[in-house]
Amino acid sequence: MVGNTSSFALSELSSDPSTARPRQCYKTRQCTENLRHWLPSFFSVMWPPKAFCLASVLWPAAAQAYIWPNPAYDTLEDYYTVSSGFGDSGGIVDEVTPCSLSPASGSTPGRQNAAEWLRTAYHDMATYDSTTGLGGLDGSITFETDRPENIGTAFNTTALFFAPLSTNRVSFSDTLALGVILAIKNCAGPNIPFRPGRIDATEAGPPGVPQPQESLETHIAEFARQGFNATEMIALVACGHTLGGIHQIDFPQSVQGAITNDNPEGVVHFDDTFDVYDNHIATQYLNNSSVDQLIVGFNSATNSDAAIFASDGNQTMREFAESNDAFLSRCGDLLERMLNTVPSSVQLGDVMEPLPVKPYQLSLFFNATGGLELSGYIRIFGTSAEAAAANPANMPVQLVWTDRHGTTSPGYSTTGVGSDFLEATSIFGSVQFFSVDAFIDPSAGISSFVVDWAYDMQSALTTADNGGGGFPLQDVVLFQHAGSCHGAVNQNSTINTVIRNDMGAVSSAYVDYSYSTNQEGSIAFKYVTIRAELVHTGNSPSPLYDTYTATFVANDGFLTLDASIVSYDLTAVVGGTTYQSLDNPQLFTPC
Ligand code: HEM
Repeated sequence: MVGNTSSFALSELSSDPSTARPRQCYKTRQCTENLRHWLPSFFSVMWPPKAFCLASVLWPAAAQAYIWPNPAYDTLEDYYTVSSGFGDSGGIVDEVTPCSLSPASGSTPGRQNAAEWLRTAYHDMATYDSTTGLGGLDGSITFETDRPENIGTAFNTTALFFAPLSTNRVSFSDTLALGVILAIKNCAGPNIPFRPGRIDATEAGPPGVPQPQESLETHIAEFARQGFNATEMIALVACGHTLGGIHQIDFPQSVQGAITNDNPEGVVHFDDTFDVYDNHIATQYLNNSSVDQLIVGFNSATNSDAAIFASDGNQTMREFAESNDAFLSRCGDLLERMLNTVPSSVQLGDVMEPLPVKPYQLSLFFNATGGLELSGYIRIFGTSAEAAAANPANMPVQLVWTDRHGTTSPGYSTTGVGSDFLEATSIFGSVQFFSVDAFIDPSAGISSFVVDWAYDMQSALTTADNGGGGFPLQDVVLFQHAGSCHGAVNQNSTINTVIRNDMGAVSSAYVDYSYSTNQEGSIAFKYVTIRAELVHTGNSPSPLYDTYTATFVANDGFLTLDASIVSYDLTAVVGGTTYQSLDNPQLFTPC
């Protein structure tokens, strides 16, 4: 499923002009300037984006531990960590479970999502030019699907699955790389580290994907351009052609007689375990039982796997056939390089790991009866035997928060032990979600919290403090579901907020509204952000807050009520300090 993926980012900002964004940066292929020197101030500047450049996203790097919140990182980390059940906001693993699953929930016989994603990632990367540093895994494939080198529906199907997982902050190419990593792991393949930070192209790149009818010399030259030597070429082709197969409907020059009623696209798999990421592509090649139509096909002119695999006297294939572990290890390394082949000006973040304790969909708002409510979930993830054995009904999980005056609440438990947990799974370990539904005294407010938790009632509580400073929450500018609604194309949308009135004058308040729209020449979306002023409209449920409302029309492209592709960032300058509430929940309420 594609659902509401946003976690809440509630951040206090300074208004120091020295941290102002260097220059407007639009999301173009050229827009790859290195902004990392500026990035640490992401949450402490105001900037006037009409379209965001994804280079502006702050990716945790080794020197800077992850600090919640980080909207782009949080969304990808959700996709990465939660594989099914509650909080499975990406639905990626479901789409490749079992590994043989075909598109449209298994209703397209002979096709295989996992194989199509891997092939798509390779074709996206394959136009990389290592001499210029241009191209690589940058989503340009979404502009290139009508090329002869990109035959078949796999690319469109893949793009249509991943495009809705991208956001104004998360690139299509990051979701594709992440999807390939999860798919390969789920098909019994190697663990491939995921590093976020890819930036999407806004136009097609040059052609250059290898094709079966080309000569060995051409293939060697193409892989060299991509940054892989002749031996690595042999290995990488085997690492790709262990999943899936070739379809007669798309490659009749290589496959004959395979189309039947049960096999309408005429797939012939590359090996006998097309749905297991293993070394059978090598063992079958060497023991002459291969059915790979690029090895034993009737048309010797397109038997490219045969030419490639034999090009080092079968040495690489022998190594693969001798040891599945060696195959997995080598493929893990090569596929990691393939997925991390990005334009030279793109700098990827550090390897992502599931976060042990993480807030999910946390929001602070005035409810229908006027109470200031903190609502959402705390996610606990672990890889230990203790984590696997834990019964969430017996796990104490408590929030202890600090109010706006620095006073700590006395061991205030907000998660209901024994009832308020939600089932979820992860292919990396064990994961549980616990509901938060707490009331905050508006006059005391809230500035941060820590989570005290344990795997059972008997154990001492562990404190998760988000790198030392606690999980920050600002209570100054708050999104209000009540009174907010989502307009259709050319109709008004309304965003309702409350802003504290005891902290000085509100000199500026606005909403940045991001939505997806068609992108000329591509089957993926682009994101547009428009800004609307938040206007003071009166009192709120609390004497400490006033209501501010923005009403606007978004008429560029298509708007949709699909919750996954719009988001709202709120900004208010109050008493000279800038406060933001980022990535607010998408609105299901139509106007
Ligand atoms: C000289 C290099 C290569 C050539 C000529 C080549 C050619 C092909 C062809 C003709 C197909 C059949 C597509 C279809 O019928 O749907 C195919 C499938 C596939 N290729 Fe390659 N390929 C090459 C390298 C690679 C590499 C390096 C990878 C990934 C690392 C890869 C991954 C795949 C996968 C996973 C499939 C199966 C797709 C499916 O079942 O839908 N290929 N390849």
